[in-house]
Amino acid sequence: MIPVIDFDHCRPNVQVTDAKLEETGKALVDVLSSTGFAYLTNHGISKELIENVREAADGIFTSPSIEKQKYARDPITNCGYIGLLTEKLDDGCPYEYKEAFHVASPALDPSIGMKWPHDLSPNFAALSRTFMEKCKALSLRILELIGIGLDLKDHSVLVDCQKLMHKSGNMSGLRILYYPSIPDHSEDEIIRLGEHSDWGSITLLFQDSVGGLQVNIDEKYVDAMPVDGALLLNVGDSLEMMSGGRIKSKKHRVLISDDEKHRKLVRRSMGYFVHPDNEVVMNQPLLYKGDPDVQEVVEDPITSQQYVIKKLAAAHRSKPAASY
Ligand SMILES: O=C(O)CCC(=O)C(=O)O
Ligand SMILES: [Fe+2]
Repeated sequence: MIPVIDFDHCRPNVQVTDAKLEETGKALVDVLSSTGFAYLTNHGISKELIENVREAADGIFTSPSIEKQKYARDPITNCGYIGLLTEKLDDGCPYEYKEAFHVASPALDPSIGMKWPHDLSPNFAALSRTFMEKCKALSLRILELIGIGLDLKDHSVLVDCQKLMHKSGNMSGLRILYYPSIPDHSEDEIIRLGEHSDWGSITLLFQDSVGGLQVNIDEKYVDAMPVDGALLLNVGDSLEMMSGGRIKSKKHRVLISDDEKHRKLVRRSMGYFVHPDNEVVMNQPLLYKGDPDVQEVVEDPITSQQYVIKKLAAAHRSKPAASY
């Protein structure tokens, strides 16, 4: 149901022919404008690095709660630890049984930085930096290909909207999710992650082998099981808006199965969330200025930063906080 795209000849830093770029760009756009999700194989980020980041993050999550709270998420930078039951992506569900650790772009900007949990996991900072650099390069290549696939006059326009990734002025980042095993006799309504669509332009998702993710395609939820060696790429709200609705941001969620054995498994996933620079106005289909086929410019322009701040405030049931 979710198509697979082979990225072998399009990896960053690889010489690619124009014909291959065109072919893969068109394939990507075809998929992302219907299902909104695609598995990418041969993406060039090694299994070993992915596993090392995951294990380093486990070092944080398996530490005592009081230790983790020393690194509680800073609402201004959006970096740090998010404890069990403190965040909900779907306001309609009573609990989302998960913890998370977020490294947003300001963490990598030397002028701001973040409090890294070196004492809980000594290798986490270096590994996550390396991983984020790889994810950034791959994301920019994907955005370039989407520009080609959409047949934009200027193929690099999407890439240009994300010039400040890993600097203050952009909210892209790595979010590591840790879903603990489900306690016995837990309430029925408990789920791992509520229904939502992602907020940015694209997301690269690296799941472990446990499963549970479901994607809403044509009004029906389908399983998005992990595929060995593949990452899951999906479109977020910003890119849907910027493309005037041509590429789709689809809802998804993570459920808990009824199977006792499965409920006892810890699940981990890592998402690299790409956002346009803070000042980019998203709800004008800026990629298509002047194209009569594209829906009207929306009233009340909203910038990437305003959108993220609003969503974060809702997820944390807090007042909107300024951000870098
Ligand atoms: O845990 C997963 O597989 C999905 C995570 C996700 O959708 C998100 O964090 O936005
Ligand atoms: Fe998501």
